[in-house]
Amino acid sequence: MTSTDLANGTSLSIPAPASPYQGDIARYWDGEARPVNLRLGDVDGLYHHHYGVGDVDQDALGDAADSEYEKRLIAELHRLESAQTDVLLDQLGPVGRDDTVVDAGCGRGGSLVMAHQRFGCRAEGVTLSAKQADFANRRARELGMEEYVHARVCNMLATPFETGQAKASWNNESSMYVDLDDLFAEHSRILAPGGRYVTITGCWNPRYGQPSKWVSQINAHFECNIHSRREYLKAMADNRLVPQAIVDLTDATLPYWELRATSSLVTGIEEAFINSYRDGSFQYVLIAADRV
Ligand SMILES: C[S@@+](CC[C@H](N)C(=O)[O-])C[C@H]1O[C@@H](n2cnc3c(N)ncnc32)[C@H](O)[C@@H]1O
Ligand SMILES: CC(C)=CCC/C(C)=C/COP(=O)(O)OP(=O)(O)O
Ligand SMILES: [Mg+2]
Repeated sequence: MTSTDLANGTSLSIPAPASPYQGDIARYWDGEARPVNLRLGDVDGLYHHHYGVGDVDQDALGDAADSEYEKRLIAELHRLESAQTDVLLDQLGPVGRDDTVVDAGCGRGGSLVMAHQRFGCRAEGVTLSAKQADFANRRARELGMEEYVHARVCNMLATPFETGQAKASWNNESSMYVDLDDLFAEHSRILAPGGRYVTITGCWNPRYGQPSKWVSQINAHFECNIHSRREYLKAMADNRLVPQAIVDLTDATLPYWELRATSSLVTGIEEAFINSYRDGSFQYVLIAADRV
């Protein structure tokens, strides 16, 4: 156990990282404060660490010469990121008020809040970052949702949830930080039989041959390890997760990236996403699977 100081002046005991790599990832997200994430979250208080899907609303963007254009562009990028969460939640199946859902790698908790708003359910998140868990729990308190929405510092490969406790669980752009066999073994354990697992992820395309230079650049940028589409399907099959829907969202996410590349909030990774999606070496996919 180590301790970390929280924004409210208290101190929180957090488990030691399971590996040196997880320690690096915890530090990475503890130190993350990119305007492209905070400025977008400030639009309506939902803070995401994932990308967007859907067509850009050109009418909402309006005239690029207008002094308010950048503000509207930020709102539009944020709308597309929240639309991505809606696409994921659409696949969770019937979730009731008494159910628990689990967000593995919950970031600042935007998806947890949206899940509770949609289903009225309990939404439990895990992240390696104490700063992110603190942020998510503070937002939950501000929204009066603390009874239902909760984030904790915890390795998604070894969670405290009971066997069969979750009606649904997901990874939203967080599965590239872990071994997929270990990950799906844990989801399979915590999901109730008949429960639903969903991931939205970037994966390299086996038809390209090997990870392209753009995929390698994304890995280096985020200190992650992007898996291939084939690895997802194999690891699910090995862990009682039977795919019910596989949706290629690559075309749906490109407008987000093309718009983001024109904004003042660029981070330098836009070209790698755009080029790898265009050359077919990288795909943005949703996979929804039943726990059988
Ligand atoms: C790109 S962010 C995605 C956050 C969130 N799913 C969202 O859509 O906003 C990746 C998240 O995965 C978490 N993560 C990475 N490895 C993890 C692990 N082994 N256990 C728990 N969380 C992990 C990070 O702490 C971070 O919150
Ligand atoms: C699809 C893939 C491969 C995702 C990698 C994981 C990741 C870092 C997602 C976005 O986080 P973020 O919202 O913090 O990133 P950014 O600052 O670029 O918006
Ligand atoms: Mg972002």
